[in-house]
Amino acid sequence: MQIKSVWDGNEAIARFTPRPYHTAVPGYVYGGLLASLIDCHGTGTASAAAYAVTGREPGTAPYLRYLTASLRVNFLKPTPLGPELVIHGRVKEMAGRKVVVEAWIEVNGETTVQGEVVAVQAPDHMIEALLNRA
Ligand SMILES: CCCCCCCCCCCCCC(=O)SCCNC(=O)CCNC(=O)[C@H](O)C(C)(C)COP(=O)(O)OP(=O)(O)OC[C@H]1O[C@@H](n2cnc3c(N)ncnc32)[C@H](O)[C@@H]1OP(=O)(O)O
Repeated sequence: MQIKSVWDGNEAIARFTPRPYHTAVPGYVYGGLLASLIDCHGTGTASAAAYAVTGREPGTAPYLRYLTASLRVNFLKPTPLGPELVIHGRVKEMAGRKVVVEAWIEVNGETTVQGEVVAVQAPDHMIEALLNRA
């Protein structure tokens, strides 16, 4: 998705403006894209929170990256295509290798999508694969 999740010490925020090819019903954003935004931002939030609790600078080695174990998405209202989407992520629970993140999407100040991501710390061989990707 190429989104940038920014951690403010309490929650993470990302912004994304869907393109016309992200349409399902004309005028509205495709739900699969919205689920992907919750997924990507949820795992990014887990990573940022893990760096924060260990007092480390985000993105530094040894890398703290997360895989999606579970993804739940509720589409509360249709999401209009055109305006920028603001994706929020907040840690609900953190224990061992697992982080549960609640995430939601706002458009024009209204929440249209709400979700939850169970993220589990990625094993070393997958972190290597991420680092070595072209
Ligand atoms: C600085 C910021 C940078 C950000 C960069 C971002 C990079 C982007 C990276 C791109 C990423 C983008 C995202 C993608 O696209 S990731 C791609 C899609 N995801 C996958 O392919 C994951 C496939 N699954 C697995 O590899 C394993 O099953 C995992 C690793 C997930 C867990 O198997 P593992 O054997 O290793 O762990 P464990 O069994 O010891 O469990 C550990 C804990 O987790 C809990 N649990 C497990 N499964 C579930 C479940 N389904 N629901 C609820 N909870 C679950 C479990 O109860 C336990 O909790 P607790 O009992 O201890 O409380």
